Amino acid sequence: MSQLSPQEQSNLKVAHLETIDFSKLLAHEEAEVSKLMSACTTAGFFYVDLQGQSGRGLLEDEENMYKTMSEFFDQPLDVKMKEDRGTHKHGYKPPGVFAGVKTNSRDNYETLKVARDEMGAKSPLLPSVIKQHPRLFDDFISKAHLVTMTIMHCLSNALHVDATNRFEQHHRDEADSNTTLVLLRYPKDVSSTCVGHNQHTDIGSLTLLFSKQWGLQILSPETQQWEWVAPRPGHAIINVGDSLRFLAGKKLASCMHRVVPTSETAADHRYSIAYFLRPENDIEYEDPEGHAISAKQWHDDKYKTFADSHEKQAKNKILLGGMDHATRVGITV
Ligand SMILES: O=C(O)CCC(=O)C(=O)O
Ligand SMILES: [Fe+2]
Repeated sequence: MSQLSPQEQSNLKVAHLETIDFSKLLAHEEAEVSKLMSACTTAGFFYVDLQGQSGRGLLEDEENMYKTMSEFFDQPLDVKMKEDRGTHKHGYKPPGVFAGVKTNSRDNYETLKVARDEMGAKSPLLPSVIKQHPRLFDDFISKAHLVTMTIMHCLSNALHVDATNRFEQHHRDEADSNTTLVLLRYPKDVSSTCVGHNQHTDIGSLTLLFSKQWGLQILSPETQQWEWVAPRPGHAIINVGDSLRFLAGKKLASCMHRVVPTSETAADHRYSIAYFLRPENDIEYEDPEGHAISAKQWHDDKYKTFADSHEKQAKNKILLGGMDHATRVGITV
């Protein structure tokens, strides 16, 4: 019997992404930093191997997080809706709020968001599931923050960014930011109106993502074809978002991606965990139209676009971080 998954046997390729060893990056090993630069200037999507001493703790937290996620998401909708705070930074979002992956569909994922600042402040507004597992959420956020900030440090070095503009200087602990941990579940009961997660580039600086299940695809910058991102145990997937691409003067690549239904979708919920490292709210960069915009405004504008219809989304360049739509027209699920 074949060991290949249905995705590996499908007519779409599995993406060849670079693998970076987190322990080597933490030790600032030159060859690893070169690999990181190569990944960030091509696809802007790569695996980080966390199986060494310094990453293992995050992998253990990943396992515990899935358990906590099913505990929360298995509750009735009206209970989960009590955690809906009507913001994109905190609390619950039901499926259907944003555009979906298929033309005219809505999204098929629910989320629970935990902002880094509220977690740090032990805010009374935190959802009860988080108050029940404070150690897990605290540890997960600290470890994911260390991984992403280590990458920022290495990228500042590799790009010879001057001291005042180093990427770390735009991600200081004391400043307000929209850095948030987002837990996602794609419910198995698929409808025709709610499908997957629409194509987009990420808003922030870096995204650290875990999922054990297929569904994620990137648009290959080389071939302009959708390719599967294979789940790899022991690894996180990291990608560059709009904010870091803008801060780096577009020297780094931010890749378009989406989540599509698979042959498993009808039988199993799909879980993913995303840590969105975002810059300080007040920093400014140039938007795709060449106007100065704050990181906070870019975040808010882009979330508004996520909720728009596909027709409206096609009328501006926000969804794809200013990159052209032209080559993507006609690519369907
Ligand atoms: O669920 C996933 O695998 C990806 C989610 C994603 O791209 C996002 O939330 O920005
Ligand atoms: Fe994303």
